[in-house]
Amino acid sequence: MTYDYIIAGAGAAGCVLANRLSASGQYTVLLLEAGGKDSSLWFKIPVGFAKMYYNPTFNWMYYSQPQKQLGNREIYAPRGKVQGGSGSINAMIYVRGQAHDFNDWAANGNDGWGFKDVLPYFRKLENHPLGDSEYHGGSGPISITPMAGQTHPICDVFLKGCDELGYPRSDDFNGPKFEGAGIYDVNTRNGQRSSSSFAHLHPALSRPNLTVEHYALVDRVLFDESQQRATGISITQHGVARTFTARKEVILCAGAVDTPKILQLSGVADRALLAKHQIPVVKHLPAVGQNLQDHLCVSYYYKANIPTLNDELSSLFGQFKLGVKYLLTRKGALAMSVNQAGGFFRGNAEQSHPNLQLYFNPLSYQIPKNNKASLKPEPYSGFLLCFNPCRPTSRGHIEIASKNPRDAALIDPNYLSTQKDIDEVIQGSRLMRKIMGAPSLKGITVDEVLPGPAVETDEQMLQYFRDNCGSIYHLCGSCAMGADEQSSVVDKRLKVHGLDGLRIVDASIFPNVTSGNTHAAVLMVAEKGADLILQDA
Ligand SMILES: Cc1cc2nc3c(=O)[nH]c(=O)nc-3n(C[C@H](O)[C@H](O)[C@H](O)COP(=O)(O)OP(=O)(O)OC[C@H]3O[C@@H](n4cnc5c(N)ncnc54)[C@H](O)[C@@H]3O)c2cc1C
Repeated sequence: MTYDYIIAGAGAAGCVLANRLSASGQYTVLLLEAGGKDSSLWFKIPVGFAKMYYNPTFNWMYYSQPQKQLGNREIYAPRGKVQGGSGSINAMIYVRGQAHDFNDWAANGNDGWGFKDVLPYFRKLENHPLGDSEYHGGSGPISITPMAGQTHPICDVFLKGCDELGYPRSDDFNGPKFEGAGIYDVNTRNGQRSSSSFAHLHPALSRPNLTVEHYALVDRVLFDESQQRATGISITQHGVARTFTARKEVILCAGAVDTPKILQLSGVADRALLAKHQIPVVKHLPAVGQNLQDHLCVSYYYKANIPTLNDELSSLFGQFKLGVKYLLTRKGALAMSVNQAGGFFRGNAEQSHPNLQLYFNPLSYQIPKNNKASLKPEPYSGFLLCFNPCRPTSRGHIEIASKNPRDAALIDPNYLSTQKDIDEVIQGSRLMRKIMGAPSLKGITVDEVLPGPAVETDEQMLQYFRDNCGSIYHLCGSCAMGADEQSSVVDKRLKVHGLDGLRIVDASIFPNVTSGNTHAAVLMVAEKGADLILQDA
């Protein structure tokens, strides 16, 4: 079968592309997804996040390689294995990042990707309740809901505490003022997840020129005899091998773990890695799988002397009340993310930009180590405060484990491997204690459950982080965009260096991780990527 465009991976980015490339009716588009459809109600209801966290049907449930700096722990790396990808199972916090994140992308040899260049795409993709303005869009497919005014009352205590310490307030992290404490926006519409699958793909499904194949595991990209042009793709579907031909382009959208894996299986990677697995070299491209980045976070747990969301969620009556409220009004805790308040702070006066992101959750839960267990609130009135450094400098890599496409890739984020990243852990830990010392927050706190008062020195705080931190699921950068073939994989038009007919459009192209949550930036990359592809059509 032949199509104009073949898209590998119906994730956050892939669904945007499928819509944009098929919209004119001029081109035939094939979208290939290893997972199934997002028909379950749990994809719609925001609280469904907890149901998908350890669900092997819809989640690849990857783990990192043992991390040296984290006591050799293997860090959980969930990834969506379903239409909508990780965007169907994520926590929906909607933050674009700081202007300098994208200006750094541009400075890496990528003209056209500075903040002023990408802002129009951020505006295009969103439907913001305030309508069109300098910073927002009022008619895009992805609906944005500010949670301000709807959050649990304990979030106001957090904001007041930050005020007492003189921290700035941000009314909109996606507006002109990024720095400060505030309430997050989420990508929901009427209390339901607004993923790129729901907002872009579902409305496009009736187009005769768009075909979607589920349970289609992409094995590799196929090339012509000259080995310079991608001509198609091979997949395995229900145990059967199939191939598809692309008249114009193959576009990889399998995400930061699986896009480099597909390239490596296809012979586009460092020649030494290919030799190790006896894969013929199509193109020696040493940066494939390198430059992997992520955000690493840790939670501090508190017992409160006032009710928190734990009280409602841990009683059947409380759950019933929340359920009824959600059904009748599409509002309340079930309509929101558990990450409600937080913000962006400077760890010390020397920082030129906010370098720490905080989350204040009106409930507390431990992530169970046993992945058969479910996420449950702690059995007391509790809340948690969590931080992650915004722009860590540790770099890791993705590498195939074998020639078999069904074997998961080896993920080595090489967490906490630079002094800057270690320093920021200490800054973040101190910031948590400082904020919790604000009179308002002290007034509602019975005690710090974890790490607890015995953890006091920098060394102890760092050790607590090493023993307890986890990914906040923002893997990116493993096929970075840049001008240089040695250190990057795609050019500023997202074309794989030195090959025709092959692009990458997903989180793997980030030259550097953004300062906030990554989903918004992935959607922007997909909108801009679609424009670039159509310009070159
Ligand atoms: C649990 C969780 C919580 C998160 N919370 C937030 C949040 O609150 N806010 C935020 O901004 N970001 C969040 N993120 C991150 C965000 O969702 C991702 O950055 C974003 O979805 C990445 O988009 P992508 O298109 O690069 O990859 P994905 O969305 O992961 O899509 C990749 C797709 O490719 C498919 N695929 C992979 N391999 C193959 C193959 N070989 N053949 C065919 N298909 C394949 C996958 O099944 C998937 O559908 C979270 C992520 C997770 C996992």
